Amino acid sequence: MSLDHVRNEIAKVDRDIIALIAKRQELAKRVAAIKIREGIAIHDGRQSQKVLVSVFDRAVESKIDPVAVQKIFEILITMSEERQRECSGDGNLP
Ligand SMILES: O=C(O)C(=O)C[C@]1(C(=O)O)C=C[C@@H](O)C=C1
Repeated sequence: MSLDHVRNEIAKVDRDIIALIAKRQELAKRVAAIKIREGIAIHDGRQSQKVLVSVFDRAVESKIDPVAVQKIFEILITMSEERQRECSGDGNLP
């Protein structure tokens, strides 16, 4: 298999990752709508810890670096909270 072929495979995976991040961000909009309706704070420390523990465990199962995976998800959670703040308008939520 040539280097170009493998790079094309990597590019496909990268596109899939971006599509999934976009989907996660769409879900953040839906979460924001529910939080606005129910007056719930955007940041939920317990839930974000749950997500981080869960992805750590899955990374271990998949034999990839769990600390690096957690860092990626910390960024994804920050992006999600930023999207939720955009949806809610600053100051609309607790
Ligand atoms: O589950 C929520 O309440 C969310 O808003 C989603 C999410 C996430 O991106 O996983 C984002 C912000 C919260 O702090 C916790 C988790």
